[in-house]
Amino acid sequence: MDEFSFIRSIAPSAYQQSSIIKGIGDDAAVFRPSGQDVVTAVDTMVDGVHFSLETMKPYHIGYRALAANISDLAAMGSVPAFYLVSVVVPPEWNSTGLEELYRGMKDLAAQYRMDVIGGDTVSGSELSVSITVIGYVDKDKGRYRSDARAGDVVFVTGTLGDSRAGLECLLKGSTVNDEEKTFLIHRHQMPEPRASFAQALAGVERLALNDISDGMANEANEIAEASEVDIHLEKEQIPFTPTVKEFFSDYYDEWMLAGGEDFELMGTVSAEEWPEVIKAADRVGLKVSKVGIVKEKQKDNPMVYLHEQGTKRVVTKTGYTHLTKKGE
Ligand SMILES: Nc1ncnc2c1ncn2[C@@H]1O[C@H](COP(=O)(O)OP(=O)(O)O)[C@@H](O)[C@H]1O
Ligand SMILES: Cc1ncc(C[n+]2csc(CCOP(=O)(O)OP(=O)(O)O)c2C)c(N)n1
Ligand SMILES: [Mg+2]
Ligand SMILES: [Mg+2]
Ligand SMILES: [Mg+2]
Repeated sequence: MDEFSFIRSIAPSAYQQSSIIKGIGDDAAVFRPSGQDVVTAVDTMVDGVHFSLETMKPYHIGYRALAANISDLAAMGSVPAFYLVSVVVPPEWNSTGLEELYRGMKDLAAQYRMDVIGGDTVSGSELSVSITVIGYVDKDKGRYRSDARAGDVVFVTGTLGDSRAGLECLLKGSTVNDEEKTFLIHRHQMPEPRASFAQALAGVERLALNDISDGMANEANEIAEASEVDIHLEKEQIPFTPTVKEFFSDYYDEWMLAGGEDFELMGTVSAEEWPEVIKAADRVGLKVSKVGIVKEKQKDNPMVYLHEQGTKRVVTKTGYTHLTKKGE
């Protein structure tokens, strides 16, 4: 299949979003938002960095690349609407692989009534998938990292460290029993972005939100920096999956804080509105845990601390940092 027949094969025959005016097939797509704010983000997945042949099938690569992007839309409080896909395809990839990759995206997109409205197909040496997403949020209702205030409750959804444990099972194998292993691998390959929870929070007046792509240590620091506050986390309150602690006892606390790729949401909200967050989580059947509090900044720089049985340590940005070279 050549480039043009491939594009024809993925172009939707009908679009879900009523704001679409021109989809795939012209120089660019056109849509007309109706008075809401438009939210957009792009994230890229590259062979050897975000996945390898041992960790992902083509279906998962597509699914996960879109999930990571929807997660960013959720972290802004927005409703997903469109996506555009740019793929670099190595010569050894056959059309079945590419079809599978698109099927992964399509299955997830269908859950959110998202339309693919454009992209680019290029041959190159390494598989790379870059997805741009577009969503809508009510005017001035975007959820920013800069909206944390002293006195806020810090919360996270779901459990942390599962994706990293799933990656470990895929790369090194483990003695985890089959059922639990399948769960952890699923969490790595097909994460569920928390978009419906983010939407269920629409009634909350003020909320800082960030999604956990690089690990809570990193995301907490991003909120602290953007809001110029200190964040105090309680180690005992951070939610994890018991199997991860049981089978990876030497690593589970590091993975909880810095494993990344769980695509859960982390946020802060006033103590008064915290019950609203619990109710929203209940409505969508998601677990939400209070993991700490926000305080006034005590030093020149905003800080994140982890408290554990009376001890307190500084939590630095430990996420996955690109562009660093050996020795830096
Ligand atoms: N190469 C780039 N050019 C322009 N903006 C970028 C680039 N890389 C990252 N950004 C911007 O920097 C901010 C942080 O990006 P990133 O750390 O990737 O966020 P996230 O972890 O939520 O995906 C975002 O506003 C993103 O759009
Ligand atoms: C084969 C393989 N090795 C390592 C990882 C771990 N990993 C790769 S990128 C990343 C962090 C998130 O990626 P990034 O590109 O920083 O996403 P963003 O913060 O832009 O959302 C992690 C934990 C992986 N998923 N697969
Ligand atoms: Mg990014
Ligand atoms: Mg993000
Ligand atoms: Mg990152």
